Amino acid sequence: MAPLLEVRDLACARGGLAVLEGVSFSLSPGEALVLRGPNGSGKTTLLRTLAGLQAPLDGTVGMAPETLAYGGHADGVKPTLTVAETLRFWAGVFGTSGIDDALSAFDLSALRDRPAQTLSAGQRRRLGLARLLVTGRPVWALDEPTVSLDAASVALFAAVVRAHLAAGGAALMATHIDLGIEAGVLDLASFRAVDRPDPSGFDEAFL
Ligand SMILES: Nc1ncnc2c1ncn2[C@@H]1O[C@H](COP(=O)(O)OP(=O)(O)OP(=O)(O)O)[C@@H](O)[C@H]1O
Repeated sequence: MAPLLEVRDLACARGGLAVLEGVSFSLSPGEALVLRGPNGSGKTTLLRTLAGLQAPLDGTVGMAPETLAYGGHADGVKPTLTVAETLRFWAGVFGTSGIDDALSAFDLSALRDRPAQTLSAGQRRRLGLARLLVTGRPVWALDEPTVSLDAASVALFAAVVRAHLAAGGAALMATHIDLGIEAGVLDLASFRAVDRPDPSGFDEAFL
């Protein structure tokens, strides 16, 4: 099956310094890949590069237009919009319709009329993740998606990812927890850029 995402010899920088080099992998429909590596190894940097938030230093990212949905550390939730308004807004941005599946998948139906600013951290994170379901995008690139989630919500999220994979989607996730999903592992420690300074180094404090 043709891959949805094909990354070849990618090199990425953060703060003007090379962080990763020689990163290659592909993701086909139904596949999940977990990004591992110690703090500062470049997981966020790689995801931001794939999301188009920063240009690669080198290498290629092959995917069809409108393939990737990015979920970063921030939930991207406007405090004054309700849960339903938030999802309708994102559905409009991505040109999809219908938010009920997203609400029920993340157990948000009872909270649909609550302004996001009144949600708990875990509820807000569930709303941020529910946004993925209204993007209609096949590849999800997620940075620590389970932060603030309790065990029940982690299970909801894992079920959503499993269904997404079963429907022909793919997922690339930086996570330290075991989601119980069959996934490959890409350890970024192996792709550390040669001229990268020690992350504990003094200079980096000023970047
Ligand atoms: N805004 C920034 N400006 C300069 N350097 C940065 C910036 N953000 C991150 N870095 C540096 O870039 C390198 C890669 O950071 P990145 O956030 O991609 O790592 P990570 O693997 O996601 O880490 P973590 O597990 O702690 O989230 C680190 O050395 C980090 O200190």
